[in-house]
Parts: sequence; C-alpha cells; structure tokens
Amino acid sequence: MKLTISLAQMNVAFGQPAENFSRLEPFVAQAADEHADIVVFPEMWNTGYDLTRLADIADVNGAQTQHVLSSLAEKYHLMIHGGSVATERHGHFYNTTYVANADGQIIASYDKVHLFGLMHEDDYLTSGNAKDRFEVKSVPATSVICYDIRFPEWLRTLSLTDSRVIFVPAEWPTPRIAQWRKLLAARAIENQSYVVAVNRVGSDPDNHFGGNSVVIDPLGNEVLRLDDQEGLQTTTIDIAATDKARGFMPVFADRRPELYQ
Ligand SMILES: NC(=O)CCC(=O)C(=O)O
Repeated sequence: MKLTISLAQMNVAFGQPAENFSRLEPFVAQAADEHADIVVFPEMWNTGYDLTRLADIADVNGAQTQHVLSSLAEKYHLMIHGGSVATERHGHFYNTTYVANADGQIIASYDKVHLFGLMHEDDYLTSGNAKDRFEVKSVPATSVICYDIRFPEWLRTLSLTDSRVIFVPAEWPTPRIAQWRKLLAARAIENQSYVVAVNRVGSDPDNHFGGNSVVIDPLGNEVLRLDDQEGLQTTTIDIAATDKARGFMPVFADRRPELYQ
C-alpha cells in the first residue's frame, strides 16, 4: 500500500486563532493539487504557546477545529491530520489532535501525554492518558505530540498495536533541531515504522522554531525533509517497507518484556 503525504510546515500567529484558522485552506488546496491522501499540520497552530490567555483563546470542546477540518477534508476530499490545537474541555486545557477522513468525519483524537515543562505546559495544561488509532487508506496509524518523542516507552506501547505510521506534530525550537532529527530517526528504527513529523516555523516571544519537518522510513532514512521556511511538500511512501524491516530483523518477537519492569 502506498500513501501520499503532504507536510504543511506553517507559521503560527501568536495568540491569534482567527488568523491561524484562515491560513489552513491554502495548504489543504495545495495538498489536494499534489494528490495527497493526507495533509499534516504542526502542534498548537491555533494559539501557539500563548498559554496565559488560554481561557480566552483555546477552542472550546475543539468545536471550531473539528468543524473546519471536517469542512476542508470534505471539500478537497483528502484526509487531514490536524496537527494539534489548544482545547478547553470541562474547565481544563489540553493540547489535542484531531484527524478528519476524506468524507469529513473526525475519526481520531489524542491529548498530549507528556507535558513540556520548559515551555510551561505543565503549569497550564492537563495531560492526556490514552492512545489514538486510525487508518489512512486502511494503513493503521497513531499520533504523538512533540515532547512525547523523548519517551521511547510510550512510542513502543503505540507500536505494539498494529500501527505502521506515527504522526508527530511539533513546535520544536531551532537550538534543538539536531536532537529532533536524531530522536525521530531512532523512534522510526526501533519501532520499524514510518515517522511523519511536522514542525512549525517562525517565532513567538520566547522561541524560534526550526521547521525541518520530515518523513522517515523504518530504517531511519529521511525520505523527505523540509528546510526552515514556511511551505508544503509532498512525498509517497510504501508501507511494504515496514513488513520488510520487521521480516528481516524480528525486533518485536525478540523482546523480553518480562525484564522490562
Ligand atoms: N512543544 C514541545 O513539546 C517542545 C519539545 C522540545 O522542544 C524538546 O526539546 O523536547
């Protein structure tokens, strides 16, 4: 099975959801022009890390995000991995993904599990405690968000399901881009999975964000990597490469989980 994937490496207007929502459609339209099966957005693209103002700007119940993603997916008839957005649910704030299928239905959602203290997420957000699972043209896939990639045990847990593609929206600062690339490659190799990771570009009051959105194959090779400028690029991956990697080196069968406590 082949999947054509577009990476929407967008800039984010700090604390301006209306402006950010207006930026989505051109990316989706370009992805559709490039015959993508799915287009992927970065982390917290509705608000950026304007965490002190979440009470005013977070998306209540994710309603606006779900409506916009559904409408665009149906209009352009492609799947959208909506990166993540700041949401408010029952008086708590979350960093939340939504995935829309090509018919415009929301088929998956995930709340960031590991909150990033260096950017004060733990002061404002509530962590998630569950995995997601969805299919892209019948290929099983799952999501994590940014700092989650530093927790190999979490991505292993996800990969012990039938997942073959791990989607990673991010707001990853420029000074640690070398770590971003190494961590993503390691997660792809050890889990014998594709990793599709989309980072934002531009700046907020505290950080500059380094792009380098990337698709990595199950052997750790970069299939596609963007630079540090805003833009969308598209590539096609062959999921058979995950079977080949798993067949050649039986990492999953060779695990010793009884020793891992
Ligand atoms: N938004 C994030 O989770 C950033 C994570 C990060 O920068 C890191 O080094 O980890």
